[in-house]
Amino acid sequence: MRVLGIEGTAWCASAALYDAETDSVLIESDPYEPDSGGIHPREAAEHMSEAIPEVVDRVLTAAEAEHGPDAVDAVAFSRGPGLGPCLRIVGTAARALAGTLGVPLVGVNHMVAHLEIGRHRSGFDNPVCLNASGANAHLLGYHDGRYRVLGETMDAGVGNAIDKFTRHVGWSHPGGPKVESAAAEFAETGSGESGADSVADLLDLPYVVKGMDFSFSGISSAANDAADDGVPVEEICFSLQEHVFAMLAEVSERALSLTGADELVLGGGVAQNDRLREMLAAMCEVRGADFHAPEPRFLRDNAGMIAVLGAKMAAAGDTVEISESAVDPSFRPDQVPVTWRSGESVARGRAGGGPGTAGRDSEADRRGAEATVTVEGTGGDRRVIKRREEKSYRHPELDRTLRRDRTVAEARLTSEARRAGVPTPLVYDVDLANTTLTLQHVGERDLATALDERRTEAVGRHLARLHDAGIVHGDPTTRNVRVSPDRAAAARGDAEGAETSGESSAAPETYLIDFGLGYHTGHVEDHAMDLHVFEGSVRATATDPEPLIAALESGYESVGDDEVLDRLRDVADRGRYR
Ligand SMILES: C[C@@H](O)[C@H](NC(=O)OP(=O)(O)OC[C@H]1O[C@@H](n2cnc3c(N)ncnc32)[C@H](O)[C@@H]1O)C(=O)O
Ligand SMILES: Nc1ncnc2c1ncn2[C@@H]1O[C@H](COP(=O)(O)OP(=O)(O)OP(=O)(O)O)[C@@H](O)[C@H]1O
Ligand SMILES: [Fe+2]
Repeated sequence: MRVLGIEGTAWCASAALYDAETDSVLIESDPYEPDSGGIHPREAAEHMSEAIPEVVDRVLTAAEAEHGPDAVDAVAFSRGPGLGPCLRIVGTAARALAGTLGVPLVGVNHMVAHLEIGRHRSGFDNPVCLNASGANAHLLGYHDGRYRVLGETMDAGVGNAIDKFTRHVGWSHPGGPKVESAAAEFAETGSGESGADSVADLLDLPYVVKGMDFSFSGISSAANDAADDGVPVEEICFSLQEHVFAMLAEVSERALSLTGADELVLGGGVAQNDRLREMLAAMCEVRGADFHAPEPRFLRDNAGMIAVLGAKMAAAGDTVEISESAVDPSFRPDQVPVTWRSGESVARGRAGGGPGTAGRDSEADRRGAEATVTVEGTGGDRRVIKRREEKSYRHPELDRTLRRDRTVAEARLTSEARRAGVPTPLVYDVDLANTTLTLQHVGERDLATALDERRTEAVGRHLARLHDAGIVHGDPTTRNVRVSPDRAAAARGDAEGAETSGESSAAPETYLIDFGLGYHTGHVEDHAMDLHVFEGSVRATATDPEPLIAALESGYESVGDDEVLDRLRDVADRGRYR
């Protein structure tokens, strides 16, 4: 099969021919380069209306010269997300071409194409995908017929966050490559010390990770302020990259840890950055995961990725009638039914006690995303030694600060939460020099391996109590809740657990752990975000998440503030794919 793909969501007018038999891709692109500032939607659309017919014509001419008049079996186009005026031009061109050639039309989600091209080129079976593009930044994992959003930016896309700074200092669009070369220059020369091992100095910029979600708005503003204060621009570029890419590497590691996946693919325009690729490769190497980033021509916006996914969709019969083929500027990747692949969830055997959970849940040493955990002692005296490991991928200064601050936060908040009536482990010892905590061993397994409604309801109550005390957890996932087998309830054959029926006679059975990302706040938004993070981790792993989430919310409602649940809907509905 041969598919002609058309891309034009924002800046890159592109057409491509993918030949599935030979696995070859011909790409013809014509970028829009704004004279000043960022991308102007009207100018971009004008560019598309001129450039799309030209690139399509070049590809079609080459295809017909080689394969004759029946060279193309289907036409695929980017249906969204992107700028409406640009998308409409692409849609119109694709419909007209499919009609003229008398072949089916395939509507492709641009973000899923950024993911699938990496899966295709790497040959990986079931990777987690980090899309690092201009307008977006998110982690995707396949689960139950969809690509689920495991984590995403809470505000700007990663490229836009970088470009916002370069616009501020008067550099032309796109800023990403210029930041990369300025940062590389500073990395060579910017150390206060000399010597082969010296590392360039780092500015202190905001680093915001909440579970697998993250935010760039603070860091863009702080970088702009630093420039206004006269900090050399190369130095800001270096620190900006070190912070932003460390955040992306950290959330990617969390996603690998949560799902148990051992493959990561990278996509999107920012993925052309060597420093980002280096960090992700280093992170994966330490974890024993495989990492792949396709060649640059498949990373920046391009029609090759649209044609490749288009061919997979067409082969699965996933074509679209012209009357149904309207574009969608806010098309989310998790709206796409994944018709072209089958198989296992990315969270293989990690949820609901499926295969593989028994081994994982044995009480041997284990490595979370941040720390290694060793269990010492036996029976009721078991202790957990939790050491936050050095992360070789990130700048040593940032690494030290994060590990130290999180160890302090975890020790404090674990105890404060306990005093607020939330079951947490006792903290026996804090060794800051080694960023190590000694904690009471609690529960028998992670909630991820024993998800049920009664337990998510308990998590709802615990989070409400925590929030009421002015604390957020910061990373409430199904791996950061420990649970005990509910023997009392099983014996009674009764749905109510020991926790609610007999607090005094039975130990609580649902504990919150891992408060390293927690902090004090009374803001409704922060509280809602905590619930959002937990719901995301349930959705990423559970086969039937809705009843579990309903139970969480009803648990929360029984103790906490209704306003938080209202805000949660806003957080969930906020469309970030524009
Ligand atoms: C919806 C669609 O239109 C949008 N496309 C898009 O953002 O173009 P893409 O080619 O994936 O990414 C462009 C971004 O990638 C950044 N970029 C390019 N080369 C870079 C580099 N070497 N280092 C850092 N950023 C880089 C640019 O600064 C720009 O912000 C998207 O995928 O979100
Ligand atoms: N106090 C404890 N009692 C029993 N088990 C624990 C305790 N603390 C940690 N564990 C086990 O170790 C695992 C990793 O611990 P933790 O979540 O604190 O580390 P982490 O590296 O921060 O993990 P992540 O960032 O992936 O959530 C937990 O999922 C849990 O299985
Ligand atoms: Fe893109």
